[in-house]
Amino acid sequence: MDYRNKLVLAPMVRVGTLPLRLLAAQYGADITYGEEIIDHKMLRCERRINELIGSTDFVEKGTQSVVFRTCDEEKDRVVFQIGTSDAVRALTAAQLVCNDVAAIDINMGCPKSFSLSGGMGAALLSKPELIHDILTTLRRNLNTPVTCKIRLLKSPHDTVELARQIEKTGVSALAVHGRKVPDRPRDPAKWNEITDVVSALSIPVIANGDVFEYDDFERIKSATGASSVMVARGALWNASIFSPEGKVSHEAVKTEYIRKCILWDNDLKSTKHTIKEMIMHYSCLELPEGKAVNKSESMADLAELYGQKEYYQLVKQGFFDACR
Ligand SMILES: Cc1cc2nc3c(=O)[nH]c(=O)nc-3n(C[C@H](O)[C@H](O)[C@H](O)COP(=O)(O)O)c2cc1C
Repeated sequence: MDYRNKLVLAPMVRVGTLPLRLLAAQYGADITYGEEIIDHKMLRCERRINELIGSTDFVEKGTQSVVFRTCDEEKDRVVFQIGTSDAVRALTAAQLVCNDVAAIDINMGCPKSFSLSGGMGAALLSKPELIHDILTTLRRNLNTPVTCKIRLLKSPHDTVELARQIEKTGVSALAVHGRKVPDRPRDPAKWNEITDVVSALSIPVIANGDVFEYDDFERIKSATGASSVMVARGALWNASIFSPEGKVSHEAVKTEYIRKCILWDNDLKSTKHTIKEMIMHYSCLELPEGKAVNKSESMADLAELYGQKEYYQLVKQGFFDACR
């Protein structure tokens, strides 16, 4: 996969499932990351082809719980992100999915206590030997490109040193979120510290942090020198941020998102969570739309709420081709 000059949908837990990835791609995203999936969870899964809807699913054995769903349409651009603290577990999880995705990424930036206490996410940033072990194990044993995503370290010098060590493992690209571990999302991303990494490496660096408008893609590129840019919240709030023609209305994006959730039988909890995040950014959950989403108990309820009852029925009757 080529990582230069790309617009990238960031990994987002509970949000970055197939419908949002396809939506972002429809509007212009070149590469779309899935939500982080913990290696332990993936190891409990088996691969199943879902003939009915045309997806490839990784389902927790003995259950109907879909942990990761993908489809042929996104095979050349979807990145599977793993949360891990162990090279062998990461490799086993990656081997299960690597023929169905474009690349494997390791999350080295999550600051949540769940990740840190399990030695995953940002906990890896202080363990360069473990980083080396995980990345070289994946690189040696997979034909799929391997990347990772980090946060900034305490000093620019430390970040650059770590980035250089990561580059030596042979990864195809490095995504850098321009915040430090204690920083909160409202703290401004430090684009200048991403610049230091870009200057020090030869592999593509994907710059991430505080891109909210299409014009920000150019701004962060010229500020950092990175040719590829990753966006999380800006895409969650309006996935058409990737469109060079400008954003389409928030209402249109929500409706299109719901249609994709219906078509791909997205998990109801994830659908409700994502649509609530979209609503909360522009409005509030106490207004009628938010209350109705909260109350909805099925995809049929959401379909009705967003004026997609007929579409829902067509999908349920199996007219998938007509609905795509
Ligand atoms: C809802 C949400 C979920 C996230 N989940 C992940 C994740 O699974 N893996 C990861 O590496 N980063 C995750 N992040 C961090 C983003 O990928 C990104 O690095 C961060 O939000 C900064 O980008 P932004 O300023 O464009 O939002 C998440 C962020 C948000 C808002």
